[in-house]
Amino acid sequence: VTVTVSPTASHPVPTTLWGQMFEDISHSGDGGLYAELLQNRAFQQVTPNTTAALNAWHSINGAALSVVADILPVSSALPNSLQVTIPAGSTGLVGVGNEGYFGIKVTAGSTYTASFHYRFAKASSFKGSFKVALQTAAGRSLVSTSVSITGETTKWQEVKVTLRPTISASSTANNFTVTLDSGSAASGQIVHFALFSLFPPTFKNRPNGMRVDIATTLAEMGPSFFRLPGGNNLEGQTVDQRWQWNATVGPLLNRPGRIGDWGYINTDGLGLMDYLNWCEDLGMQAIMAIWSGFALGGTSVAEADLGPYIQQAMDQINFVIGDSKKSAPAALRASLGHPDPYPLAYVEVGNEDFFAASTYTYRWHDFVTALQPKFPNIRFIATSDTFNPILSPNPQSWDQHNYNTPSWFAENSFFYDGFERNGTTYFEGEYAAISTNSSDIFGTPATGRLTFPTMQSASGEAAYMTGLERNADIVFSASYAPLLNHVTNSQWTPNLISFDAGNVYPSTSYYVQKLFSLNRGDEYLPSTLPVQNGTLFWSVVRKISTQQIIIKISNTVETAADLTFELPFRSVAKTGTAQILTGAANASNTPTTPNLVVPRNSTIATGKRFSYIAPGFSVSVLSFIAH
Ligand SMILES: O=S(=O)(O)O[C@H]1C[C@H](O)[C@@H](O)[C@@H]1CO
Repeated sequence: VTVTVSPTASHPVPTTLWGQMFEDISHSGDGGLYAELLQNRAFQQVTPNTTAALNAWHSINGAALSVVADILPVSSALPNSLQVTIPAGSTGLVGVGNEGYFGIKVTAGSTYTASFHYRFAKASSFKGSFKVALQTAAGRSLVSTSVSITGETTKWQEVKVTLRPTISASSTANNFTVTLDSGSAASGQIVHFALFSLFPPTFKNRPNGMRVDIATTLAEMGPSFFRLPGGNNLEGQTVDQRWQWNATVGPLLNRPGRIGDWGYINTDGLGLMDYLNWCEDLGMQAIMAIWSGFALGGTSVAEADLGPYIQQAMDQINFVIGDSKKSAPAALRASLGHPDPYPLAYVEVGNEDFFAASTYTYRWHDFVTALQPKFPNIRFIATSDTFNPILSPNPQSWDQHNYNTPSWFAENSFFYDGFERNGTTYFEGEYAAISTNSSDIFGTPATGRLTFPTMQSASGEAAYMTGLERNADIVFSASYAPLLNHVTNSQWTPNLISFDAGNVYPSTSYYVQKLFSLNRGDEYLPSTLPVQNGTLFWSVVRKISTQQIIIKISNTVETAADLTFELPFRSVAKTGTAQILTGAANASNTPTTPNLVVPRNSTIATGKRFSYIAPGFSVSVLSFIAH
C-alpha cells in the first residue's frame, strides 16, 4: 500500500491523550502499587472473633490469637486489635507472623521500616523485649531487632524500627514477625496490637508511598493522566460502602478502610492525597471521579436525598483545587503539606452509569448544576452511553469503555471518525482486547478470555489507537484497563502489567501503550486512510521540537505488509529509527516468559519515498527528521 503524508497538520495531539486508568482491582493498590508489605495490617472492616479476621496472620510457637473489638481502641477509625495471649509455661519466642500479600520480597541492603502499636491488656511488672524480624517461611531469620518493653501500663505505645537485611531471601515466601522473648515472665501476658506496618524503600522516598519496581514501570510509560479512584471501585456495593475521599486522607490511624468492590478490603492507605502526590511525581493530571449517587448493588439515591453526596463531592474537589483560606477541605490539604492546589481539569461523574441510566438523568443534572458554577474551569465527564439518554446540562465530555476482541478493535479503528464535531470531547477511559470469542467477551479462558495480553490483542489495540490519534481533535484521553494485577489474586484478566510479590511483568499491550505514549508527537499529519475494515493501520504525527515525523503502524495479521511512504516535504532524512514489537499471535509475556515479546530498535532507510515491511502481528514506530 502507498501512503502519502500531508505536511500540514490537521489538529494538535492533546497533551492528555495517553495515560493510565487506576482502581484497586486484583490488588493493584493494596498489595501492588501501594508499598505496604503487610496484608490486613490493621484488621480493618473485619468481624472480630472470626478466623477470617486473622487473614494473613499466623500464630508463632503457641501464641493464642484473636481479633477483638478493643475496649480501648487505638483510634476511632481502627476499632479492632489483635489480641495475643502468651500461654502459661511457654518457652522461646512466642508471637505472631504476617505472610504479606502472597509473599514478602526481602532484599539485602534495603532498609525496611516496621511499626506497630501495642498495649498490655492489664498492667504488670513484666520486663522483656519484642523481637521484630523478617524470616523465611521455613523460619530462617533474615534480619531482626529487639525492642525493650515493660508491662507497666495499659496505654497504647508505638514501636518504630528499621530492618536492614544483609542477605536476600531466595524466594518471596517470607514472614514479618513480632515475638516476645517469653521466658517465665511472659507466660500469661496478654498484649493487644494495632496498625502494624512494614514498608520497603518507596518511589522517590515518599512516606506511605509506592512500590519502586511497579512505580518505575508505570513512570516509564510517560503517562499524562491518571484516572482515579475507579472504575467499579469508586461505587461500593451499597451507598455506605462507596469510596469517600475524606476517609482516605490524613494519618493512617484515621483511615477506617472500606469493603472494596473487587472482593477484598481496601486499607485506603493509598488515598486521595497519595494519588495526587503520585500524579505530581509523574507529571500527570488527575482525572478524578466523584461518586454519583449509584451503588453497584443497584441502589440509586433518591433525588431529594442527593444533597449530602453533592456536598461531599464539592468538598472532594475543594480538597484538590480549593483555596486553603476559603475552604475547609482545602485548608485540610494545606495542613497535610500541600498548600497549593493540585492541577485538575477533569472530574468524572460516577462510573459506567449506563447501568443506572434512568436515574443518571437527575443525578448528572443535580451534581453538575451544583458543582459547575463553583468550579467553572472543571470539565465534567458523563459516564452513561453517549447521548443516550439525553442529559441536561449537555455533557461537554463522555467516557467511552470498550472491551472486545482483537479484531473488533481493528475493525473499529474508525470508531470516532463519524462523530459530530460539535465541541463535545471523548475520553476512551477503558479499553482492551480481552477475548478472542466475540460471542462471549467477558467469559473465561475456557471460552476465549485472555489471561495475559497477546501480540494479537496488542496489535488490535494499536490499530484502534491509530484511530484515536486520527480523531484526537475530539478524543482527549485514552487508557487501557485494567492497569495492574497481582497474578496470585486477580479478579480480572488480561491486565496491562502483572506482578507478584517479587517481580513485575509488563505485557505486549504495555509496550504498545508505552510506544504510543513516548512517541505521541504534538500534531497529527493526515495521510492516505487505511482500509476501514482492513488489517493494516497507521497514523502519522509530528514532534515539532525535533521536526521528527513519527509513523505508527499496526499489522494485525500473520502476513507481513509492504508499505511505501511518500513525503512531499522539502527534505527528509535518509535514515530513521524503527521500534518494532512483534511476535506470534498468541505470544504473551508471563511470569514464566516475562520478556518473550519486547520492542527492538533498528535503523531504517527513509527519504521522500521509502518502503517499510511491517512484520506479521507487529506494531512499528518509525521516526525520522523531515521538514
Ligand atoms: O464488570 S465491569 O463493569 O466490566 O468492570 C469493568 C468496568 C469498570 O469500570 C471497571 O472497574 C472494570 C474493569 O476495568
